[in-house]
Amino acid sequence: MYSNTFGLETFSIEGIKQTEIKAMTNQDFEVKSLGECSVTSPLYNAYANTPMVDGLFVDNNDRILYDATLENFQKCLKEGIEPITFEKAGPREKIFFSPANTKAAIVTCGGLCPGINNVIRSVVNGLYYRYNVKNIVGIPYGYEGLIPEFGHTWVDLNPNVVKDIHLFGGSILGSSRGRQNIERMVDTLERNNINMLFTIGGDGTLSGNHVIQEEIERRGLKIATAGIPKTIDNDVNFIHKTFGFETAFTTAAPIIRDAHNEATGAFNGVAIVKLMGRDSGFIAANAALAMPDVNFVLVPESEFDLYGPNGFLEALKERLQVGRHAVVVVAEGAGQNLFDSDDSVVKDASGNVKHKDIGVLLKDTITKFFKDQEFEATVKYIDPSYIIRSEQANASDSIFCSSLAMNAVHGVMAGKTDFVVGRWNTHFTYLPIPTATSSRKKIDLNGELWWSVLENTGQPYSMKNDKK
Ligand SMILES: Nc1ncnc2c1ncn2[C@@H]1O[C@H](COP(=O)(O)OP(=O)(O)O)[C@@H](O)[C@H]1O
Ligand SMILES: O=P(O)(O)OC[C@H]1O[C@](O)(COP(=O)(O)O)[C@@H](O)[C@@H]1O
Ligand SMILES: [Mg+2]
Repeated sequence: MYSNTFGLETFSIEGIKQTEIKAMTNQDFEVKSLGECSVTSPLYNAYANTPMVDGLFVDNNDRILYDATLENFQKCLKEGIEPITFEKAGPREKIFFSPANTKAAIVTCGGLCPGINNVIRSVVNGLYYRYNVKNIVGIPYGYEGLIPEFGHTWVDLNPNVVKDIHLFGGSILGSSRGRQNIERMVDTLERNNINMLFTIGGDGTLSGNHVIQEEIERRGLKIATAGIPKTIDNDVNFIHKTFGFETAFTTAAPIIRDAHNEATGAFNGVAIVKLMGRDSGFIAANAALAMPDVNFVLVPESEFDLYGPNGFLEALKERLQVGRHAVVVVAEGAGQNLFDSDDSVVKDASGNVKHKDIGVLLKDTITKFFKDQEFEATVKYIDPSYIIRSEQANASDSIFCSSLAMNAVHGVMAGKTDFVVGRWNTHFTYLPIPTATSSRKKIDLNGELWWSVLENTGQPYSMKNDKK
């Protein structure tokens, strides 16, 4: 449709690197639809006699700019090309599904994350109260729940069942990792007359959603699938933040404060905190900014050397000589280049690489480095592990979860499918899943987020001896 890739050079938005957008067009951001919407939304009837009805509904042509800078807009105008935009989320006046004949299913997959229960609650309440969809089931233990042999019993969901679940972390439905047979999952959806499937998960879950949708389409079924972006790692592309991420780094912040107390409590005290973040260091970077006592943030995006004049150990020693204590925050995926390359790669059931323990490596290496030099130092190591993701959602994430869920409900009711709800430039959006999962979101080392980290920590831009 549009041929432009203009104005979309590599640049960063809040630390997000988006080089791949250069090759994309607005076609890549078009959300699929099951067909014509001919049913008047119950929301229209609810607000028809109020002034709100004029501004409530979103048109399918309403779009959100990817790059909202005036500079980009002017460039596009000058060149006569269409800027990249995302579909705006929200209620449609005409919908695809007739509420009375509609059955919905909800599944939660992958690692746990704060806010999953808030999302389940809001999807159920949104369907039930806003759209009069009363037939809702919960599929237990992720995609396993769609394979009968696992024997997981489905749960009937209604507002009474979900009324208190936002008070707890985890997922009332449970979760799982591991690939399941696509045809068999779609057989299950078909056999149970499911019209809409809400998948709550990260990049893996969304990829699963997409292949399920392809099979649905191949069979000519009218089943809508919507993803709601869950992951503490915040690594889903074209989405400003995933739910649970904020609670995770907020939970990590007081742990860093405690680490700082430990570090200052000893002469040349070093406290290391390892935080989750498989391939993206957003949790480590944001937790360190939230508790700015941190002297080094080590993330997967930035390789570093341990030894040598520009390596991490020399920088740490220098810091101790000046400040007599140091706090190091390391993301679990950082420094993987420091392990022997002949070691076998371990993967989880979903195929995600399980990284080697950089926290323990740092603790042991730092301890030995200073001992060998007879440089007095004390090293304390803290690994909060799952604690940062098993919390209940904080207030901000709770609001975010409800809005993501409601927008997923609006989209699905309007027959949109194979999409994930996003947030961009302060608007909720609908993105085609293949585009959102085309690559992982990572910190842009030349962007604003990483610059803030460097400014706050005082760590060098590079801790590589070969800085090329
Ligand atoms: N390409 C894929 N096709 C089908 N299922 C997938 C695909 N990628 C991941 N999945 C499944 O999605 C589920 C969640 O994926 P996982 O990577 O564990 O978590 P997350 O969704 O949080 O990234 C798992 O059951 C996994 O096997
Ligand atoms: O032990 P598990 O369940 O594999 O979880 C560990 C991983 O889960 C995460 O929290 C992210 O999981 P998801 O990809 O499922 O969101 C990572 O930070 C971490 O590597
Ligand atoms: Mg993932």
